[in-house]
Amino acid sequence: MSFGIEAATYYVPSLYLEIKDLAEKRGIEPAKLEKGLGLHKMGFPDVHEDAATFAAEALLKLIKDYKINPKKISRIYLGTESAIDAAKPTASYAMQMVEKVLEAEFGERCFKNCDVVDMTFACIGAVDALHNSLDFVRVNPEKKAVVIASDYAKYELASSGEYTQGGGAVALLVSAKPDLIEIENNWGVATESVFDFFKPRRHFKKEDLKNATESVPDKIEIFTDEPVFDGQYSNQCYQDRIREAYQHYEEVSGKTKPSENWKYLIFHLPYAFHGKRVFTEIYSLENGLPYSNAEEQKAVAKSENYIEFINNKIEKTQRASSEIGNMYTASIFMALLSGLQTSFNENEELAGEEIGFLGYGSGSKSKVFAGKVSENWKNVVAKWDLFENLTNRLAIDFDTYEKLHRKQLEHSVNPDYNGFGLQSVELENPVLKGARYYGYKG
Ligand SMILES: CC(C)(COP(=O)([O-])OP(=O)([O-])OC[C@H]1O[C@@H](n2cnc3c(N)ncnc32)[C@H](O)[C@@H]1OP(=O)([O-])[O-])[C@@H](O)C(=O)NCCC(=O)NCCSC(=O)C[C@@](C)(O)CC(=O)[O-]
Repeated sequence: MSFGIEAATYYVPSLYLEIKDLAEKRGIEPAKLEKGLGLHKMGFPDVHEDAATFAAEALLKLIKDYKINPKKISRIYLGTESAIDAAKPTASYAMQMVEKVLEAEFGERCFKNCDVVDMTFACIGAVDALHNSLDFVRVNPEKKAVVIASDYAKYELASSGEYTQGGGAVALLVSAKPDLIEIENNWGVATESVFDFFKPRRHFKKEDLKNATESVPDKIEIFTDEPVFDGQYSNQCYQDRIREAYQHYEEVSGKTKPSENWKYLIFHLPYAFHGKRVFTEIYSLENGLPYSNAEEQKAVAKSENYIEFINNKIEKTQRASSEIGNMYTASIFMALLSGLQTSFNENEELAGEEIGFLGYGSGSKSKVFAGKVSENWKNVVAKWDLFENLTNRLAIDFDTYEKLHRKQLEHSVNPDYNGFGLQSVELENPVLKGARYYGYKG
């Protein structure tokens, strides 16, 4: 019996900012962002969008496009690091939004017996959800699970992370009928606790707060959606963890030089060119090339053989990232969609090809695993129209972007949007303070 991904889909935020507009306003050479990091556009959520609406959009699209009976979904595991609540899972908001839309066809509470939860480990939370859900269907082959990766990658304005923002969601149907890709049960894992990128409770004193009333305690702790991070250190942690997980994958699978057999290498992409920049180390180790200083590392990156390796195995998987930016947990799955969609558009046959995955989450952990493209893969990909849909987003100017980022806008930039949207947040009723209410415009 084989297990893996039966169907997949995605949702990207409805707005975007041209990266060259950001570069110009911040005094950065556009070529650094476009040619150095591979960035073109940055997906950005409208006022009514957040990680819960992204997840709901992807879940509803998965159910509709692949004609899934929602009552047959045994679990919905959501990987996210942009949770909208520290106790009530974002998955429960997404599930409820979708339930309401499906009510006419499937009756009230179609997810009544569905196991719903969030999983958080920075960008690797959705890989953990997939790993876990594969184990679940292996034990229960008659059941189906949905994995959703949903995030809004937000950094402080004018910080060095600002140009790596983005967002969106990918939803996967996991089952014993892997029409898209069969995932083998060998997992290379590497974990080390580090502070490369994290979202701690930020500490404030009462006197730091404007208009603080009597009832505000002297010291408060709040979560913000902007991380504390050290960019170059995070690159190093990523490189170290994927090397360790890759070596562990070789041990557990008994394979040597697995990347040689992989048609595509699918990375967690914080920005489009990250995978190809960091894989030079593993490539050098595999090919016996010197790699002990910056000069040797540059020589590997610029070598004809490595450039050919990238062009064959990585370039197509980067294309969607260049148009969206970092999607945190969803980035690795969007890289998969990007590679498969490009092959589909170019009439390339992938059935039977092996694909390798290199996931990373700050904090830090990497998982390396592999899968085989199924005979039916084209039927799944035929529903995506990924690159066409990316051209249907609305461009925003820099001023609007800054206002959205600072949460200074009350109304949606696109008031005619279709789909899920935040309608209100309860601010008065003490037993519901902070509750978020969503609606759907069909
Ligand atoms: C991503 C960084 C670190 C980039 O940091 P940076 O300092 O802006 O850029 P850089 O110096 O690392 O790279 C710039 C590249 O552009 C090139 N360049 C320069 N000028 C030009 C030019 N004129 N024409 C052409 N190319 C040019 C330059 O040569 C270089 O390429 P290289 O040669 O090294 O390959 C920063 O934006 C950042 O800190 N971002 C946020 C954190 C991050 O994304 N870290 C990535 C690894 S950690 C991770 O992936 C996890 C994460 C972040 O997703 C979170 C999670 O797990 O939840």
